[in-house]
Amino acid sequence: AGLVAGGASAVAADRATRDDAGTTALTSIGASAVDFGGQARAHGTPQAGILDPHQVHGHLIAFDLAPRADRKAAAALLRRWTQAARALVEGRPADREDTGSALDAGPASLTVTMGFGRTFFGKVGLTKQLPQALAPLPDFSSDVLDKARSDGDLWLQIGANDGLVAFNALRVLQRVAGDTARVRWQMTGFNRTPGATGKPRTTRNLMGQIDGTNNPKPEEDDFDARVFVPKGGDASSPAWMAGGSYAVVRRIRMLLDTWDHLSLEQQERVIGRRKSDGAPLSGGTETTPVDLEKFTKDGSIAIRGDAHVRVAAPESNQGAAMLRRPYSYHDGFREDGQPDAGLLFIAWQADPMRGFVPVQRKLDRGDGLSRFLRHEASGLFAVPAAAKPDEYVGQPLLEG
Ligand SMILES: C=CC1=C(C)c2cc3[nH]c(cc4nc(cc5[nH]c(cc1n2)c(C)c5CCC(=O)O)C(CCC(=O)O)=C4C)c(C)c3C=C
Ligand SMILES: [Fe+2]
Repeated sequence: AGLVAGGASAVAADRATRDDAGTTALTSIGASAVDFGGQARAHGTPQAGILDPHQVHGHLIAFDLAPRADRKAAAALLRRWTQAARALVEGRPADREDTGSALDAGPASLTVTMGFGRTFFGKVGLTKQLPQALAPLPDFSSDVLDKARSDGDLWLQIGANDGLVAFNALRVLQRVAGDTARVRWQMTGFNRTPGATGKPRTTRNLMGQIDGTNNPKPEEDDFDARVFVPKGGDASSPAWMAGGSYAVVRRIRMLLDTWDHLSLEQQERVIGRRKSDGAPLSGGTETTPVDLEKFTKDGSIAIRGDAHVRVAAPESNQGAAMLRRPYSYHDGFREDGQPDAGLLFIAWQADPMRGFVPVQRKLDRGDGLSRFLRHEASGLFAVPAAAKPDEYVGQPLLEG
């Protein structure tokens, strides 16, 4: 009986939100739009998709330029991508060939973020503009990288709070690449749906941990210097990258069969935080600063020497920090029965040598979590500032 009553009231509630024409107002999830022109910061205006809240659905896609594609063809492609993205993020079809999987939907917080890989510059005769910060990432001892799913000349990050909107953007942008660029690899990820938890909280990853707590915060004094290239560029970045950022992308598989065998206490010691609420093992709540010097009553160190938060912390890495904005992924099960699942780790920083690289070097040597991870693919992309209203993304590079 309860079910019948619940069903009837749900139908009544649904009717109540419809107007006379039978249309239903979009929820705030569908109606929310993110400005393609980005939001101005101290160092410039970064592209959307870096500072915005995680979306539920994410696609990462890398392209290689076709053999005969030159600088002019690359510029035309960036112009087409920018034009299409501008329509899509406003909830409009990109062009007459838009298949239409996003018809009826609002913008759903769609973002499209565009970047350049190291190999792009030589192919279009722009080696003088190659940032030093795009130097290849070093090899790490725990890497088992699949080259075919790593790197790429061009990279797009697509995020949206609706799966059909996200797919439509992916398809449109792949289609309009035309003969200029071919897909090198593509990965799909997800995050928690807004409203799925009783109160908003930091998302969890597929190991069950609250992940993202100790990210640099936009209101902190050193945030812009850590994440964005300063006005005019710097020693590792030319001026065309001013206001931009570097994305390190790592496909990191989690060895969940092994992980799930650990007790809750063992899992918490590996990270250094409680699983239930993300509070540090040194005490307090999720947002309490981690106390790396704290000892417990029995005289043991509260956060172990190889705990992930200790090894990754800026205090352990001469201040090195990055903004992490990942997606979880699951691509079915492998032949050995293990889930092909983990984290599409995306880290944003002003210079990978002051962000990802020193931290990953340290994690590679001494992180208790690394026993449960496999880094399977890797990429590094220069992501310039947002396009001005009458320009396309990357115009200062391609026409500078
Ligand atoms: C090289 C950088 C990092 C990689 C690779 C990485 C992988 C990775 N991390 C988790 C889970 C958590 N990480 C947490 C914190 C954290 N991680 C990094 C860096 C890398 N992580 C940093 C810099 C920090 C912050 C450290 C600090 O200052 O306290 C946490 C704790 C919660 C939080 O602060 O986000 C978790 C949980 C996984 C599962 C993973 C690979 C799959
Ligand atoms: Fe981490």
